[in-house]
Amino acid sequence: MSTMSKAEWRAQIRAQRQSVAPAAGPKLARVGLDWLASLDMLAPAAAGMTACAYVSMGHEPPTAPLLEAWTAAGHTVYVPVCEPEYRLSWTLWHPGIQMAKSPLAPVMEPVGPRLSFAALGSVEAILIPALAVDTAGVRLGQGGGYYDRFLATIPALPVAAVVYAHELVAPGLLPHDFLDARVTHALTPAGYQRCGPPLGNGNAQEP
Ligand SMILES: Nc1nc2c(c(=O)[nH]1)N(C=O)[C@@H](CNc1ccc(C(=O)N[C@@H](CCC(=O)O)C(=O)O)cc1)CN2
Ligand SMILES: Nc1ncnc2c1ncn2[C@@H]1O[C@H](COP(=O)(O)OP(=O)(O)OP(=O)(O)O)[C@@H](O)[C@H]1O
Repeated sequence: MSTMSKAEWRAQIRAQRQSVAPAAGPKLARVGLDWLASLDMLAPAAAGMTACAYVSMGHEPPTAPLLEAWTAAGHTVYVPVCEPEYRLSWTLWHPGIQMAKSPLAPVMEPVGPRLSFAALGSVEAILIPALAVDTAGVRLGQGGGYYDRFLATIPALPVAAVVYAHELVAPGLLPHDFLDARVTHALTPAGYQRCGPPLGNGNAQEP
């Protein structure tokens, strides 16, 4: 276990992100396409898949090219909307959709109908933001707990945390507690990899 607190990790990574060159978008898009294809049970896909992702902000690894690549490949993409009490709802994303600033967090959200996760139908993959993730699937987020609450309510699905390559760290380094939901994969501009225990047990908590 780390000697740094979550707050100290967040401060360090946010400071480092100030000087990361923002050219990773196209690489991340390629990795995102490959990851989704690797999950496709019906490959080559006759129809598009349904996936959840998010609109990056500030110095996060840029997801706009990835969102565009997924929709261009025929996939249906939903992104999160911040709701009171750190809950998330979902709304359809497509290129050019009108966006508005969330009243609850420093993120942009599409205007349009808000849907519960259950209303999205069968979602095959979920991409979530992170400041860091370890190879056992422990994720450090921005600190609202939006995604921990959300992941606690859904069935076992492929969930990938998106980070820069140097933010994918060895197991045991990141501080975590029993509420922190595990991710099944890490996605960086350099590639994707499986994290932690086998699928179907992706959010299992430690004894
Ligand atoms: N792009 C994105 N959307 C997201 C999240 C996220 O982390 N990233 N969230 C995840 O829960 C939720 C929004 N919650 C958030 C809570 C706090 C901060 C925050 O404190 N941001 C820093 C800036 C970080 C940066 O520029 O890298 C800040 O404002 O100081 C951001 C989002 C849902 N949507
Ligand atoms: N399933 C849950 N139910 C209730 N509270 C929770 C749950 N998961 C996390 N929390 C609370 O949310 C707060 C933030 O948690 P944490 O620091 O792990 O956020 P994070 O995962 O970094 O943020 P985010 O998911 O928004 O990116 C903490 O007070 C934590 O106890």
